[in-house]
Amino acid sequence: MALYLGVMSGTSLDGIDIALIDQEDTHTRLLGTHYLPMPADLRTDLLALCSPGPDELVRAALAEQHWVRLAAQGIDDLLRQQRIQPTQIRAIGSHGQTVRHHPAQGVTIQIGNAALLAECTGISVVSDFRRRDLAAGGQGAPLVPAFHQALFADDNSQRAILNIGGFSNLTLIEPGKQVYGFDCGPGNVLLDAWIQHQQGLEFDRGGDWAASGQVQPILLKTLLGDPFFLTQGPKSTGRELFNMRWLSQQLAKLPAMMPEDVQATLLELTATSIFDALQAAQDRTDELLVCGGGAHNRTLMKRLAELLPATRVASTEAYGISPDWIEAMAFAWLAHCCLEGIPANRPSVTGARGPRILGAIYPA
Ligand SMILES: Nc1ncnc2c1ncn2[C@@H]1O[C@H](COP(=O)(O)OP(=O)(O)OP(=O)(O)O)[C@@H](O)[C@H]1O
Ligand SMILES: CC(=O)N[C@H]1[C@@H]2OC[C@@H](O2)[C@@H](O)[C@@H]1O[C@H](C)C(=O)O
Repeated sequence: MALYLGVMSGTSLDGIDIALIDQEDTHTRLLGTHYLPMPADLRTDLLALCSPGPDELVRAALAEQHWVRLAAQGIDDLLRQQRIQPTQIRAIGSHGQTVRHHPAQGVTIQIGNAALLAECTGISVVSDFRRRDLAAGGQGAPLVPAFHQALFADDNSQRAILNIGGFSNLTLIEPGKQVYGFDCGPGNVLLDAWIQHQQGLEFDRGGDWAASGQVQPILLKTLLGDPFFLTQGPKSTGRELFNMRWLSQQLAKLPAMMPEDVQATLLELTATSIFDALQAAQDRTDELLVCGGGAHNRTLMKRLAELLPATRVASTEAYGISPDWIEAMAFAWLAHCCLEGIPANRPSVTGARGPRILGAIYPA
């Protein structure tokens, strides 16, 4: 029995996910989970750090302290609930919070003060997972495809695993072939931004607001005209590209539209960009396994199923793993790979020069 914790704070900034796993050889078992909603003041501070501003270094250092104290409290709560001592945990894999991602410039920044997390928890921490891949010429993202493959590879089926978080990324797993994957565009980030801007709501539950509007083909065509969608992988993206400013610029090119029609079109953008990327990457998809918060968006799931009539489209829940915990589990697994000296990037995915052991270790 080897216990690890994974801590994931994704691009949606909705909260921190913590997963407790038992890694036995190549088998990963989820033992417990804990979710910490992001406090509004921390969310504001982290979001502000995602674009240029004054005194960024000190603001980042202060924000990451706040983030670590919250994560450490969550870890303590989870371990108490599971009646497990910190000394029983081999390591925490902590993704931290991405505040910038410019792979073409060799820059990706995840804040999350691993030294302080080790100090607060008394547990070894592995963090800084992306920069070694970037140093080797890769995108530094997505990293989860190797874990998707470990969880879901099937000898008899051509599968694709789709994460719909703030951004969406695909992993293609075909029997006898190298795993392939890439970011395919905005997942929930624009849907969240638009409903926040229009209605002050955090997200469009079930995609109900989007379902009340009409897709506007001219807007969809304009949005899909962004060069990101036309580029083949390896590729990764983030808030640097797809954000409220980008959306406002696209909307400004066109006549005014009803807000619900914009939301409907943004949902169609998410679905279509995934569909197009999947069609280009896989000749046949038997099963599409969906994870991330977008798996709860009924309207989006229905649309994906309509676009892919020959594919079984289902949440990973149907395969025994809740869609909400796969990324946190992945970072626990990545900590295991680091400690065991197992390369965890996939050059076929990130474009790195070769396999690399990912992460930096902060001993307990
Ligand atoms: N019931 C629901 N209906 C519609 N959307 C939902 C629902 N539940 C969650 N979401 C969406 O999922 C998002 C959170 O997804 P998730 O936690 O996978 O993102 P993340 O981990 O921050 O992203 P990333 O994978 O990009 O790092 C929310 O912001 C929301 O848009
Ligand atoms: C730089 C960064 O944080 N990228 C995230 C983001 O969220 C989804 C997508 O964009 C993916 O590329 C990645 O996260 C997951 C965990 C990954 O690395 O696989």
